[in-house]
Amino acid sequence: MDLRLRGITHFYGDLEVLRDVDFGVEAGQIVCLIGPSGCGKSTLLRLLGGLERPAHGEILQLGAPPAGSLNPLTYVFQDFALLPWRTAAGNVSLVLEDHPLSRRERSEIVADVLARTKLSEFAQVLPRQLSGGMKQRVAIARALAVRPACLLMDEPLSALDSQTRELLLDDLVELWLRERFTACYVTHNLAEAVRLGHKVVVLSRRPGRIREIVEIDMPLEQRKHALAELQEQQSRLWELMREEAMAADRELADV
Ligand SMILES: Nc1ncnc2c1ncn2[C@@H]1O[C@H](COP(=O)(O)OP(=O)(O)OP(=O)(O)O)[C@@H](O)[C@H]1O
Repeated sequence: MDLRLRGITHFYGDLEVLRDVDFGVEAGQIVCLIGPSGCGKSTLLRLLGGLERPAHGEILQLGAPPAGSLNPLTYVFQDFALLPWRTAAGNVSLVLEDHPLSRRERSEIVADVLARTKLSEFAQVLPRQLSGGMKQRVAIARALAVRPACLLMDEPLSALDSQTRELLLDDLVELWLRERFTACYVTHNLAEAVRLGHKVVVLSRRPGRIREIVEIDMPLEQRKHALAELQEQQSRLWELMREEAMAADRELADV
C-alpha cells in the first residue's frame, strides 16, 4: 500500500503548522522526514495515522494493506511505550488481544515477530530488565505483530545513547533487507536519515512546507561501508536545513 499526501495544510487554532505539503510513501520504502524543531513533523505522522484530520488536503491510501493486516498504520514512539508489568511477549501480545484470534494464533504471531527481531530468548523478560535498545526492539516487534502497511516512526532512536543507536540502526537496516517494510520515519539526526532513507523529505520551519525531497539511490546494504559518500548527502541536507534551523531557534528564543 502506498500513501500519498496532497496539499496538506494544518492549523492548531490560529497557528499554521503545515502548508501545502505533498509527498508519497511508496510500499517497501523508508521515507525520512527532517526539519527544524516545531516544523510539524510529528503532526504529519499523526495526520498520516489518522489521529487527526488535516484542515486542507487529503491523504490517500493506494492499494491494499498486507493480507491479514490488523492495523495498517502503526506507530513506533521514541519512549517505547511498553507496559512495565508485562513481559516482552506480553507487550507484543497486547496489541493482538482486541482482535478475533485464537490463543494459539496469538502465540504463533508473538513467537514469529520475536524471532524476526531476534528477541526469542527475551520473551519472558520484563522491560526493566532490558536495555533501552532492547526495549525499542520489543516496541518494533509489537508494531510488526499487526502486519502494518506502513510504520510511522517518531524519532525511534533518539532516547538511546549513541552506541545503542548505531546498533539499532544496523538492526533496522537488516530488518528492512529481510522484510522490505514501509516506513515514514521522523528524525532530527541527519546521519540516521541518510543511512535509512530511500527518500528524505526536508521541511522548512513552521509552517512546514516542502523545502526539498532528496532521493538517495544507494542500496541500504551498501551504506554502512560508504560513509564518505553519505557524508556528502548529509552535508547537503544540512545546507538545506541550516538557515531554517537557525531561524526556528531564534523564534523559540523570542517566545
Ligand atoms: N495538539 C496541539 N495543540 C496545539 N499546538 C500543537 C499541538 N501539537 C503540536 N502543536 C504545535 O505545532 C507545532 C508543530 O509541532 P510538531 O510536534 O508537529 O513539530 P515537530 O517538527 O515534530 O517538532 P520537534 O522536532 O520539536 O519534535 C509546534 O509549534 C507545536 O507547539
